[in-house]
Amino acid sequence: MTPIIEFDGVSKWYGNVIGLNKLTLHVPAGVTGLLGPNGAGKSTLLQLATGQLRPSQGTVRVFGQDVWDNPGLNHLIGLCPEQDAFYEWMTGHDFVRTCARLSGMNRREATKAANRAMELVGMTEHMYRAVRGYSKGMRQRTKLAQAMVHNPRVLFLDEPLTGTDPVARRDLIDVVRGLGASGCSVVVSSHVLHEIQALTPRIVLLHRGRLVAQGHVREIRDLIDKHPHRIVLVSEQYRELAAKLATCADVDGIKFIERESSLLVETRQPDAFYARLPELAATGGLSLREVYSEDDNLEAVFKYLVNR
Ligand SMILES: Nc1ncnc2c1ncn2[C@@H]1O[C@H](COP(=O)(O)OP(=O)(O)OP(=O)(O)O)[C@@H](O)[C@H]1O
Repeated sequence: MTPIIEFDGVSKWYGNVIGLNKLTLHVPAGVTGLLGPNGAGKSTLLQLATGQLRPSQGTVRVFGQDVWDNPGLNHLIGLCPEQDAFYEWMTGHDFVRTCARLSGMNRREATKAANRAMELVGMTEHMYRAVRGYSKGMRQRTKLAQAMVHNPRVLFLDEPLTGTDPVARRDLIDVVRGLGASGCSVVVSSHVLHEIQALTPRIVLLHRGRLVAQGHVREIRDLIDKHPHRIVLVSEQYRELAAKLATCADVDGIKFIERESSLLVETRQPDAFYARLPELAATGGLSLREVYSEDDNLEAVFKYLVNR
């Protein structure tokens, strides 16, 4: 796929602090999730991609054009920043319409575009109220409306779901997925893995300013398959089970979790291990109450990759 956003050897220093470290990343069309713990460099990346920060080193391009000092790109790009930057006395509609005017629309176009954007994020009912009375969810919805009011082809959303209630969360997820399906390229940052999982399977993992991994969740799973999988076996006879497992070549390690009557088994061949497990238990007359993999969610994938 042709990349829409290209980072090539990009570093960003804030004095002595490094925000991004020699990042090379090519992002294709569709929705991409940018994951990383606090301080990973997500906001730095988004600000570089929208031309708000100048790289200390390397180049950032969108649609093949250098982003820095290129106001011509502004009408193609939208940003929903992490921090609120409202004029609290304005109504949500005024705020979004003003942003549309700043993108070059005339009054009529801007009013129509603001109506449409506020409707899309479910704010029609509240759009003539002052922002100062908005809840966190309403603020996030309004920020998303301002980011997309000028119909950008690339949208950057910095932690758009933070602090939202479940209804706002579901609505915003639907909006983002809809934008991706309609051909807009969307990069969404979050430090909450299940949020990103709900938005897209394509993820980029950042940690301490570096790219840790990228790809489909499945590919990232393949990557971690090179590292031991951690599987928990719950059984009243966990000691007997451990004795049997100790003789298996594909078991790399066993830990007792005494108070839960369970074992934590490490293996590099999880498929073979799972296939053999029922027979192993049956031949010893052992019953297994529960078997689960610690890897079965993105949280574990992330932990593996940042700790390896
Ligand atoms: N304006 C700044 N001045 C100095 N250091 C900064 C500045 N902005 C970011 N940093 C530092 O750069 C690193 C990356 O920060 P950044 O905000 O990009 O990360 P993040 O992944 O968005 O984190 P968070 O989720 O906490 O916003 C951190 O060490 C941060 O302290």
